[in-house]
Amino acid sequence: MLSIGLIGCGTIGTSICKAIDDGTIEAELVAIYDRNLDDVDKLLSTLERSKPQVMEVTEMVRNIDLLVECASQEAVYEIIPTALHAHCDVMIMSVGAFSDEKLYKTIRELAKENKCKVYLPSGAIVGLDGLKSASAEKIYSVTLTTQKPPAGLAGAPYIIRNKIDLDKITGKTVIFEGPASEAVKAFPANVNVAATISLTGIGFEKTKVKIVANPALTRNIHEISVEGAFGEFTTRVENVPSPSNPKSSYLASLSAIATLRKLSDPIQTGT
Ligand SMILES: NC(=O)C1=CN([C@@H]2O[C@H](COP(=O)(O)OP(=O)(O)OC[C@H]3O[C@@H](n4cnc5c(N)ncnc54)[C@H](O)[C@@H]3O)[C@@H](O)[C@H]2O)C=CC1
Ligand SMILES: O=C([O-])CC(=O)C(=O)O
Repeated sequence: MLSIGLIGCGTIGTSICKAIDDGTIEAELVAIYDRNLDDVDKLLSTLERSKPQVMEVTEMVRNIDLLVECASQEAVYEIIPTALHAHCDVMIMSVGAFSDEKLYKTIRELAKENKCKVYLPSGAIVGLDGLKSASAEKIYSVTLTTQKPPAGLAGAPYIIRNKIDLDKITGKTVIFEGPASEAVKAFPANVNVAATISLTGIGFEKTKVKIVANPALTRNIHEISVEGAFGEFTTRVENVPSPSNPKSSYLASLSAIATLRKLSDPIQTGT
């Protein structure tokens, strides 16, 4: 059975661990870690059958087949190279880290050299399958429009830097427009999906991102429009925010769970 280690015991991490614990994912949860020990304890208290050990990444990678990152973009720098050197496959949620081309190239090379896989789930968006198919031919444009309730954008470096008072926003307001390369740095906990789209489609500079704060919303909405030699499509998802972290949509947790379930399934649907 697949042995899993997990870094980041927050919203997504807890959903994944519970899914392993109740048998939804066929795997053994061997180890977990978080820089915040309260989050580790909280997660452990939700598990009924699994008894993962708490260990740091250097020890963890000696005991597992696959490392799951659901922590932060900086954690990708800290842990993924170590896991690949130790021949572990990895699944990454904080995909925005890959706007750093040097990091992306390093991880790609390390994965090749060590014969490892790097899994990047679709996360909170729908339509990655269509974009992947379309990218076998010419793609002309890709645009992501993300709308969140203002509270879902709180704490983003762009909001802090520009002193945007989210409490004062009373109507639908465009907060940011620019390339995905800038969006994932300006909103590292809000539009990792822009990175996944960029890597699948036409890259970080050509992928356009618009971020809208909308106080009328209770859900996180992501719309993707793609034009290419295949024709064009638009997808739209209205995501329920996770109760423990309104920045992250519940679909992101489900997507991580689905990716791990797929690993033990002989039938693989979708492109
Ligand atoms: N790819 C996608 O579609 C999506 C990606 N995300 C990203 O996934 C990641 C996890 O999201 P959530 O579970 O909602 O966040 P969360 O804030 O609920 O939990 C993150 C946990 O990771 C821990 N952590 C952060 N940096 C760490 C480090 N360097 N070392 C050890 N522990 C660390 C924190 O203490 C916290 O317990 C975030 O980076 C988030 O932006 C979130 C939603 C969608
Ligand atoms: O969960 C979402 O709606 C998207 C998100 O936070 C991200 O891509 O980082």
